[in-house]
Amino acid sequence: MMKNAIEIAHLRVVRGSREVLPDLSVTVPAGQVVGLLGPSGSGKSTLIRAVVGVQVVASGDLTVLGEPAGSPSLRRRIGYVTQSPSVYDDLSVRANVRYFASILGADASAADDAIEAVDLTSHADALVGNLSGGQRSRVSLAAALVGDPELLVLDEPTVGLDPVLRRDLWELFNRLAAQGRSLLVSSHVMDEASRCDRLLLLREGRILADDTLPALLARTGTDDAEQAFLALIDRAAQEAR
Ligand SMILES: Nc1ncnc2c1ncn2[C@@H]1O[C@H](COP(=O)(O)OP(=O)(O)OP(=O)(O)O)[C@@H](O)[C@H]1O
Repeated sequence: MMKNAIEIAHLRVVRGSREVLPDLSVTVPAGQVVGLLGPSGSGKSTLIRAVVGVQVVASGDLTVLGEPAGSPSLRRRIGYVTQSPSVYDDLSVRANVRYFASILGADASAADDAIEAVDLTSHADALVGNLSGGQRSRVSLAAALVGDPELLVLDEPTVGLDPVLRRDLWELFNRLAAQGRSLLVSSHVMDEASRCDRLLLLREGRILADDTLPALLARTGTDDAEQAFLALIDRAAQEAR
């Protein structure tokens, strides 16, 4: 297995007139769940878009699964779930996931397995348009899982989900990593940090920390990720003075 799923050096992204990522360098190890945490507008989606190759970048090097980000050969190796569900409202859950399976050359049983993995088997025949927001985002996740990707890139997959479903999804992410897959999962909910093998704390387009949660807590003398994040911001402000 390769050591790093993602390697980024001096990534610069400008959106409109805003320099969203001024100069970002980071490595995401393979086979782990890496949490990309940061407040709204910190650049999480922009970084994720750059990794999956749908963001115009001004400069920098991005290597994903050993290939330049955006390479056509990466399409089948990466499962990407955006913040807004990208499935068809007028099709059932099963028809949606089977459709994505057929595009990826996977069979119907892979679709059923993916639906089971996101705990939607009991809704497999329901039209996606009739599902709740959380259920719809799980259909998108099933569609991303169906091709058995090596890397899953998930933009805020647990937004709007109740605590039980959030826990179940994080257990699924941890299981997928245990099977050797790599996951980059963004969230603005700091308590999801405890579910991640590693954390990237992003603020205003810059990496504030790249560490495990225990190391981060030890380094900042805090009890949870939110406090650690605030301590790091205070420390950076003091250093800037
Ligand atoms: N199309 C765009 N044109 C100009 N600026 C943009 C565009 N899209 C995003 N931005 C800006 O880029 C910055 C980072 O946005 P991004 O969506 O990456 O943040 P985020 O951390 O994912 O936030 P959220 O958690 O709210 O989704 C924000 O300041 C945003 O206003």
